[in-house]
Amino acid sequence: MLPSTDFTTTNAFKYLTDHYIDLAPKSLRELFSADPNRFSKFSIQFEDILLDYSKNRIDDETIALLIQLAKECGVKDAVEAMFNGEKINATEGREVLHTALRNRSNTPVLAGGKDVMPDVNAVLQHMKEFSNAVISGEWKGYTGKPITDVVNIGIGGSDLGPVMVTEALKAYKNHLNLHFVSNVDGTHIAETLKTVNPETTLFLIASKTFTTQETMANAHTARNWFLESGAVEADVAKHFAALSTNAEAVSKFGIDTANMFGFWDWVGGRYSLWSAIGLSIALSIGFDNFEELLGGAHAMDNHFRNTEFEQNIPVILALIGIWYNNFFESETEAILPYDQYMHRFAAYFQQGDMESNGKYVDRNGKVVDYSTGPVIWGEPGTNGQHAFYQLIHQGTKLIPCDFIAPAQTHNPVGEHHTLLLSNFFAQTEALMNGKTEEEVVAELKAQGKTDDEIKILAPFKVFEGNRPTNSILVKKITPHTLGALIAMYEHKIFVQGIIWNIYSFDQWGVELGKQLAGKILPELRTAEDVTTHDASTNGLINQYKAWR
Ligand SMILES: O=P(O)(O)OC[C@H]1O[C@H](O)[C@H](O)[C@@H](O)[C@@H]1O
Repeated sequence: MLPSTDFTTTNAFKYLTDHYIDLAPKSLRELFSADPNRFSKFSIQFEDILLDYSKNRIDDETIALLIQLAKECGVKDAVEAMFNGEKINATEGREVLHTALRNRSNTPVLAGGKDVMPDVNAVLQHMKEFSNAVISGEWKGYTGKPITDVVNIGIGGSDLGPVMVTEALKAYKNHLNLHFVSNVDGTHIAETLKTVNPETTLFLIASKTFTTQETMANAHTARNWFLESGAVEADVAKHFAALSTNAEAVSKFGIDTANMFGFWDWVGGRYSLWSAIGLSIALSIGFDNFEELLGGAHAMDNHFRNTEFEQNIPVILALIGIWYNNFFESETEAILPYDQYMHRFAAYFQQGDMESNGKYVDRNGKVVDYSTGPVIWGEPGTNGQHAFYQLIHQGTKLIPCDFIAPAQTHNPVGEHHTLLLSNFFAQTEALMNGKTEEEVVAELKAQGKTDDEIKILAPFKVFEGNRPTNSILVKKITPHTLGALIAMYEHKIFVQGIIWNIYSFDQWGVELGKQLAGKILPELRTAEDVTTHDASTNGLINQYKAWR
């Protein structure tokens, strides 16, 4: 199974600890002037993706030692274990095979001794036929009209991926209007239902388990709304489809299993956009483009599986993240796409990364004494520049950032894209070089400030710089490239989880809140004061009862 080395006991970790003491005082400015080959050395191009990681606080030795760390931690074997369908999600007793969902080579992938590819292909074929029928208008609603609106009802992994991808690929969108309802807050479904017509709306109930409270509540509300519009039970089949692993619960809900698109327990929720959960994507951009997305991810899978660590984009990204997380003690990472279409990309990887690697117990069941998964956050540039970049530039925290931008835009409006990209290039340069006191003084002098004024103002205008970034420049955000970018981050998260010796594919940490909400719910249904909780929870519940 997976190796379970405590990475802090490896030789590489020991060497990295010493190396950190030498390297940390060096500035990126110094590192660049000491090595004219930094860009060619510390950049990797794969297809239409260029990763420049030269603006990181690393040198040749750092990378060599980090790669040694990956080797000592058995990353290579772990990668094979995942692709070969070993049950690496040990706490749930499951394989981790989202890579099989996009295995365009069609070579057999075994789970429990059985090739999963025939089932994967059968669901893809069903998705193709269904999405083609809905898009072409051949699929009709209960009054004979074609579908105009698709409402995906799901949450977490059954929402974030489809939302992110349909937004990121909006340039490829057809005439169907896509809506996503996730929150159990009635406002979400109510506001959505106000905008759609029951005769022409298709609901996709997206839930791996088909038991998630939020999704079931929204699905029932949608079904009641549909039936109240004059439709009858038999019409549900024309307007409701289910994306799930749980056929029994789907038919109990009243959805014909002919309208069910299945997947399997070896697909983690946050890795499921490649499965039937991606049906809203196929409906939005057409099945051919959905296949292109799968193809891009498959190409990245092959790169990840077959490339030496030195040239392996996900491995390098993972190791750099570990360098900051465990040596520089940085706590967060920002993902900053300079592409408005990618505005949900960071939100998507909040679940992808934090639900995967937010763990304090290692694979031996022991509490770790080192830091694991970072806090992930971010917004598109340039909006972020006018909001939180102040802290990245002049705050007291080290925040490694990934800057992502396409060279070509889908919307060549005037000079907009050139303006956008000038900011993309400027920010990483500014974060690296900063602005010295001498530069500030010279600038203020040139503006005609007096010596006294300069003395007062100068400290506030100095930028320390030395703030690390990755630049990920892509040719264009196409379905293929987006697929590759998503898979790139998935594999980065995987490598980090292996090195931190944690289980990246379970999510027990979300259970306690669900359990307690289940206990509190019946208490909220009565009028009596509660006394069964701590003073704070009792006080809050009782005030809620007084005000509602
Ligand atoms: O797809 P579902 O079974 O409805 O699950 C939806 C989501 O809820 C769970 O609580 C998990 O935290 C997520 O990983 C999952 O994606």
